[in-house]
Amino acid sequence: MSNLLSIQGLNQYYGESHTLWDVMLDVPSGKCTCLMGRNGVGKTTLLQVIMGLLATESGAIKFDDQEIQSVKAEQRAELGIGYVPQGRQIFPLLTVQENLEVGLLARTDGVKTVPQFVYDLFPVLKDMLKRRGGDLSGGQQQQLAIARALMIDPKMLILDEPTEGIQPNIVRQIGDIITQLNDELGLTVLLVEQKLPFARRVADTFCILDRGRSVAQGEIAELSDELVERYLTV
Ligand SMILES: Nc1ncnc2c1ncn2[C@@H]1O[C@H](COP(=O)(O)OP(=O)(O)OP(=O)(O)O)[C@@H](O)[C@H]1O
Repeated sequence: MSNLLSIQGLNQYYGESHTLWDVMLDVPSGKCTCLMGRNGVGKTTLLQVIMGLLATESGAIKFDDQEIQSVKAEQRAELGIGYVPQGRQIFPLLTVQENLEVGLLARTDGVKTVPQFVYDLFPVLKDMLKRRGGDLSGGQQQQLAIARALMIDPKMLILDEPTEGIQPNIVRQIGDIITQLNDELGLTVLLVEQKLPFARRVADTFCILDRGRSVAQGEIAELSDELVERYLTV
């Protein structure tokens, strides 16, 4: 199976602090991969490295058969990487429609209207186009953040803790949306997720980080109780 994203020997520092150590990560095409690990092990840092938002000391990052370490952050969206950052970071004072239009700005093909499939996936957004982002519930804001990331019609969608701070009944809905994007639209997904049942439900493969190192990787069915106990239980 081919990997849409493949990372080898990645080292990253915050100043003097060595945070990612020889990290490797494979994200198979068309699959959903869950990046796991306890708080502070470097998950968000790794996602930001993939998005070109942090410099690295060494390592290779290949996306869609292209080495992208030298590609600037602004251009990584153009390669086809959509990103939903931790905390969602929608614009609270802009309307839902304006938030979506900000996502469209990253397109290079001149498309200026929100694609219909986005409203099919997120009917709630269609009913709220004139509302301010900040007035939406947490679950609705998460849907808006995902919808905004889809505006560039990405090959891969990266989500940093999409269920954080979201009501339990909406968490399932977010999971269904991710599965739908993955299964029906063929989008490759990389997500950081701390909730184990959620990860088991939506992911096909996993990668565990521990203190900045990739320590285990495989099919989600191979995520054993022993691995959970050793690397994920707090
Ligand atoms: N801007 C920064 N400057 C210096 N150190 C940082 C910075 N951001 C994160 N760190 C440190 O790097 C390490 C990894 O942090 P990171 O946020 O990537 O972990 P994480 O696994 O995503 O954690 P969480 O689950 O809490 O989001 C932590 O020790 C953190 O304190």
